Amino acid sequence: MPRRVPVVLVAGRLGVGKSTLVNHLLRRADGIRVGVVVNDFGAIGIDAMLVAGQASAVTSLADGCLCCTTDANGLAGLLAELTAPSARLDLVVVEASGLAEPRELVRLLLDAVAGEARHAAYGGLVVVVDAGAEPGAAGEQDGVIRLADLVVLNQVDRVADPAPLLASLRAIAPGPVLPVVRGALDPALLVDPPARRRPPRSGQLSFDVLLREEHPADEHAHAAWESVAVERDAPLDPARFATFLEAGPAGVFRSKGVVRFPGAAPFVVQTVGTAIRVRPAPRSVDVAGARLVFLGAGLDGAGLEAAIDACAADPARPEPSLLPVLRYEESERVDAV
Ligand SMILES: Nc1nc2c(ncn2[C@@H]2O[C@H](COP(=O)(O)OP(=O)(O)OP(=O)(O)O)[C@@H](O)[C@H]2O)c(=O)[nH]1
Repeated sequence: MPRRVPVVLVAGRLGVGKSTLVNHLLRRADGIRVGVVVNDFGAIGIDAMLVAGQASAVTSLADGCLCCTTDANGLAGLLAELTAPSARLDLVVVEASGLAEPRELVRLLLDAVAGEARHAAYGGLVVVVDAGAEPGAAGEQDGVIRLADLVVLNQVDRVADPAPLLASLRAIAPGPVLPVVRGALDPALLVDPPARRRPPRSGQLSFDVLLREEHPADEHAHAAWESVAVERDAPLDPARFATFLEAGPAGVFRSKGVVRFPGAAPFVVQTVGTAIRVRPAPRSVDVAGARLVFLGAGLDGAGLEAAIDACAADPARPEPSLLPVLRYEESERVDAV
């Protein structure tokens, strides 16, 4: 059954370190096959050349700023190709030009996912901010930061104390804010490592392993992120659980798990930022209540447990309506392919 491939948009002002972050993801892919769409601005595809050779598939949109494209067909077609099961990619990263308008790009991506790119899933907006930029420069981006599913505060090595900037970003960002050096974001925060392709233990080294060994410093450079697992034995109420997901728990960037609602078979639930996806669980998966994992930064484990407890189904209502959750059900046509 083909899965949908998450498409993550990486945006941020010129020179904040977007290409550095994309290159880091490619070097650290560790069995995850990453496709990259680079939105070059200008005649020379500098970004494409920088990442070329490291990507599983690099595609350059040579015609300039993506937000100036009059129709979304260019992007939708590209994403359809990159996320087709035959491309065997696990993650697609779209690196926006520093000049592209992220709001417009998110709209283009969502249109593409709803239309031609039927094997793609919207994977969220990652906004990169430069800690070393002039004071106030980050403030100009407040609007974009409010849209971000994940804010990466890059170049923290360039400031003596990143704490004040971190605090001000956390005050406005709806999702987690991760301080990093040289774009060291762990790809596992964006996509699950596939079980099928482990780097070989012996014999010929894979390209991923070679790249990692060339960059041993990266081993310790990952931004700190956490996960919290919550398991419950009793079913959840669909309306309460949908409200919990829609509110976006503090610090959570991704969540995934299996949930049972009264009178129904279990559902697989996934969220990335504000995007919620639900589908019936495979027959092999069974839970009496909920098994959920939350990924992000600054997570409040006790708060998440309490919030899930507050979603418990009311035993007096054996068959509550599933509509609040089914609104987020993925289209069946992908599973039917
Ligand atoms: N000191 C320091 N320099 C960094 C860091 N991350 C990136 N850089 C440098 O900052 C410069 C810009 O990085 P890029 O990754 O090209 O930035 P970008 O956002 O892709 O730039 P545009 O594509 O022009 O928008 C490069 O010289 C990087 O080597 C960091 O964490 N610390």
